[in-house]
Amino acid sequence: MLDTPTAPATAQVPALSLNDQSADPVAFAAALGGSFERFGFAVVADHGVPADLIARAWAMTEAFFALPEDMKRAYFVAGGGGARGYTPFKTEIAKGASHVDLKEFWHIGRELANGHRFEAQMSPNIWPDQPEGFRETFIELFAAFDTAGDRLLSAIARHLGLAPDWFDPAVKDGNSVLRLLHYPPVAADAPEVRAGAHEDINLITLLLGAEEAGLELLDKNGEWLAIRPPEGAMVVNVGDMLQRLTNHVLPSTTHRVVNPAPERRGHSRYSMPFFLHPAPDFLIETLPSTISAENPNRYPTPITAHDYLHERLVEIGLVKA
Ligand SMILES: O=C(O)CCC(=O)C(=O)O
Ligand SMILES: [Fe+2]
Repeated sequence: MLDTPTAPATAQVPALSLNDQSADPVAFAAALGGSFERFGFAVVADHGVPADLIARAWAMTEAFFALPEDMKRAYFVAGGGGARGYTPFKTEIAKGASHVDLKEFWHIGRELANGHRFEAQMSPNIWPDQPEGFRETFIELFAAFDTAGDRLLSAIARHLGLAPDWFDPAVKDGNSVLRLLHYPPVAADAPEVRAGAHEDINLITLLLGAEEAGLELLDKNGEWLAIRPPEGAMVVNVGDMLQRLTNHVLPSTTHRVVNPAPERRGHSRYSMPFFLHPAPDFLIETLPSTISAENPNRYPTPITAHDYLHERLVEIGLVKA
C-alpha cells in the first residue's frame, strides 16, 4: 500500500487587502508587519496586478513550458548562473539538500537602457521566439509587480519606523527577478519535494500561483504549515536581505514546495515568484532602530546587495565561486 502522507496543518496567516492601505496606511502597515513578524509571510489580496494580465501570463507560461525540451534548452545560458532565460529540470538544489528540485524555470530581469550604470551587474534579458507576445506580457507584468512591491515596501518602512518612501532609492532600477516556474507531474515514488527547504535571498518575494497546493512554511516551533491563499491573492514573504537589514526583526522564513496528494500528482504546478531585489550598489547595513541590548547587531559588517547575491548563488549551485 502507498503511504498517504497526513495533510499538514494550515498556517493561520491572515488575508490582508492592499485596498486598505490608502484609507489607513498605519493600520495596514501594522497588519503586514505583524504577519511578517509572526510568520515571515503575508497573504495579500487586491494587490493591483490586473487579473487579465495575470491570466495572459499563465497562458504564456504554460505554452512556453509545453515546448519540446530541445527548444527550451536553446535558451539555457551556459555559465550564466540561471540569471536569465531557461534553467532545465533538476538543475537547482536548495542549500544543503540531498535532492535536486523537481522544477524547471525561466528568469526575467529588469530592462535597462543601453549604457546604464548597472549593466555589468544585471544581465540583459533573453526572449523566446514563442509563444508570441511573451516579451510584451512579461515586461508589463514585471512593471505591475514593481508597483505592488513599492506599495508593500512603503508599509514595511512605516512598520519599521522609517519614512514611507525609505526604500524608493534602494530599489530604484533594482535587480529584481521574475521567475516562471513549472513543476511537472510527479511519479508516485518521486523524492519527497518539488522544491527543497530554502530561504529567499532578496528583500521580499511576491508570489502568484500558490493556490495549487504544496507551499509550506516552517513555523517557529519547527512544524511545517501549509499556505492556502484565497484565489488570486499574493503570498508575500521576507527574504534574507530584509532579514539582515532588520537584524532578524522580520524573519526570512524557511519554506518548500512538497509533492501534492496522490490525486494531484498527475498535474503540473505553475507559480510566478517576483524576487524583489535592491539595486546592486545598495548597502545592506543593519537598521539602527532594530539594534537593542536584547538584539545586538548580528551583522556589524555591511555588504552590498550585489556581493551578497553572489555569495548566495554560489551556495545554491547556480554560480561558480
Ligand atoms: O512555487 C512556489 O510556490 C514557491 C517557489 C519558491 O519558493 C521559490 O522559487 O523560491
Ligand atoms: Fe522561495
